[in-house]
Amino acid sequence: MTASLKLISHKLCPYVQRAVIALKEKGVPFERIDIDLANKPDWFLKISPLGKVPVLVVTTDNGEVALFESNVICEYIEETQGGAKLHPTDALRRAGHRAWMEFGSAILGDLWGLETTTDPTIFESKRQALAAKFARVEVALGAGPFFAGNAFSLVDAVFAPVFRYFDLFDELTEHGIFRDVPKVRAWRTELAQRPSVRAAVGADYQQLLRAFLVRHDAHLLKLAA
Ligand SMILES: N[C@@H](CCC(=O)N[C@@H](CS)C(=O)NCC(=O)O)C(=O)O
Repeated sequence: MTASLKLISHKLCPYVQRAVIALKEKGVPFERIDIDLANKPDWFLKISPLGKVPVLVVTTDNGEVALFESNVICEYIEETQGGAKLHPTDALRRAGHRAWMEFGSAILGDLWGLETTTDPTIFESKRQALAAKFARVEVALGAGPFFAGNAFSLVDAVFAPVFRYFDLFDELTEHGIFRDVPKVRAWRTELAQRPSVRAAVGADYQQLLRAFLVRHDAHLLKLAA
């Protein structure tokens, strides 16, 4: 059965990017539809139970199914599409990869908590919590260049957008999250060069993200001063 894929997206969303990276790694054609999250269209609210992107709309001979939750979408892509394998074949290793995919989402949660904190003491404790999470990633990493050695996997697809988000965030706040984690730094550098990772955002990404952070998190600039 042939399926056509439509990814409902937002230009800055790191959860969307992991799905885009998985699709591009597999060379799967898909349509990307960006929406305005500040003004969600009715058709989107009907198919997204939490009102969040990404949603992958899969159209087959049997009709349309809307999948939500980025990691579930990545798993579906891995299970149904040809191209490079993005999970280990061994069940135990695969379960480990899924756990680190969840960890990547937890890091994003901490990052956003940090952004919305105006109190310097809370900011510092959240900064430390994030640094501690990356210290755990450091221990989990092998010799590289990817999470699982030479094979790019869904864990890489999840972490690449996390790192990308830090590019500008670091630049704005200089909170030194990556100072003591050399393997994480090397991984971050490697992922940034990956064609699928580069292609997951538009040319206006940096500019849009900068405008977003300055608009929503102007206090960070003061905290970092
Ligand atoms: N657990 C979800 C998180 C997705 C998520 O938080 N998306 C954000 C954009 S990056 C969103 O759609 N926010 C809109 C809202 O919450 O109203 C996933 O992994 O897909």
